[in-house]
Amino acid sequence: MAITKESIIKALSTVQDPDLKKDLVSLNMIKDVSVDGNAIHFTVVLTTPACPLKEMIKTDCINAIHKHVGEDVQVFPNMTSDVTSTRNTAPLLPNVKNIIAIGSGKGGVGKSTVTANLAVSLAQSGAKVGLIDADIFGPSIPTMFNCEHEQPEVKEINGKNTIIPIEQYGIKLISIGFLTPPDNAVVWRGPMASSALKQFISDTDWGELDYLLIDLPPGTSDIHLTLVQTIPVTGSVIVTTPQKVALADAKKAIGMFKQPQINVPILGLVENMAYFTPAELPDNKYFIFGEGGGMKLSEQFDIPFIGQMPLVQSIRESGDSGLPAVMKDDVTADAFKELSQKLARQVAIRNANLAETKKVEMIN
Ligand SMILES: Nc1ncnc2c1ncn2[C@@H]1O[C@H](COP(=O)(O)OP(=O)(O)OP(=O)(O)O)[C@@H](O)[C@H]1O
Repeated sequence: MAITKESIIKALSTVQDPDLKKDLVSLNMIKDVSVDGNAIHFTVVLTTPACPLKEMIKTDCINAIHKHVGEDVQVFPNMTSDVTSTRNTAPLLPNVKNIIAIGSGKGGVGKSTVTANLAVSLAQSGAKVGLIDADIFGPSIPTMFNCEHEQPEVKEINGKNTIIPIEQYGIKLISIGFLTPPDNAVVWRGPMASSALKQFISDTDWGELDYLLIDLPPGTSDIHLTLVQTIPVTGSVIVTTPQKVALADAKKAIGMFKQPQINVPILGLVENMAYFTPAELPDNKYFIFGEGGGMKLSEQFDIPFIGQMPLVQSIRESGDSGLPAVMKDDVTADAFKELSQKLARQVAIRNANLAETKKVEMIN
């Protein structure tokens, strides 16, 4: 009996996306079905190129076709992606699909390190990524990307002076560090810092992006309020160490995003410097800053626990040398890659279940 497109679609409608809990056909993830004799071709459009379930979904599709269409057919799924978005009402950055703010509470917990590695890892997966260093008083992104001496061009686009972001490792970057001499401290009042962030959002040529990451300053400040009042933020990520003082500050950051007037979904919690493993004793874990605090916090606030990064000398060295750890070929790189996949997955789940975040109108 001839194989029909209908029989293929029917077979694929038995395959579920485990995160979105619906079948691939209802989710509109199946395209370009074709049959050529005994060979079946179709495209599966995933919600992110960093999809950790890619291989599993591919195998499920092949098995479903063999089960429902025929055991002897050849199946050629073409796995692609189109990052989802809920952003459709904002006049600013219409071509940026997701805006993700990374905050911490306490300083020095590794928020910029995590952000830099997430950005590189998402870009390595094939996503279009931008990064705003919103830590106006302590920018570290230029160092972490080895481009401290770069200066962004300003071009007139549609009659408006527009900043052209610096591109490094495939990521578009902007930081106050590109606009001030490296050794000069930025001594500004809050409104000037807020105005710089607004320019980074609205006067910068971001083009088309799947993910725009925002590395926030520590704490809960003017900058945080400016961000949520300037643009609807898709979601946030909280970075903490397991230390008591860091967890206490992380709680405040969580409280800020959860405030009813702000209401930015929290996509995940990352526990950084979770434990130390010496190179000469790879099976030993020393919980220098305490154990289990990140997991407990995520359970307490019902936030997905998306990663536990060890304290590793090479992560610090990578940050200082401007080559993010995820660009190396080792277990630390794998851990950051897994973290980025978990984040991308949470963005897709959030987009499937929640409406666009509302821009905050006014908080005094
Ligand atoms: N997992 C890790 N292992 C080893 N060193 C790390 C790790 N994470 C971060 N570091 C190092 O800790 C220091 C602080 O990290 P980072 O600048 O990313 O923190 P931060 O939270 O962004 O700080 P702040 O917001 O106060 O500027 C850096 O020297 C960085 O290289």
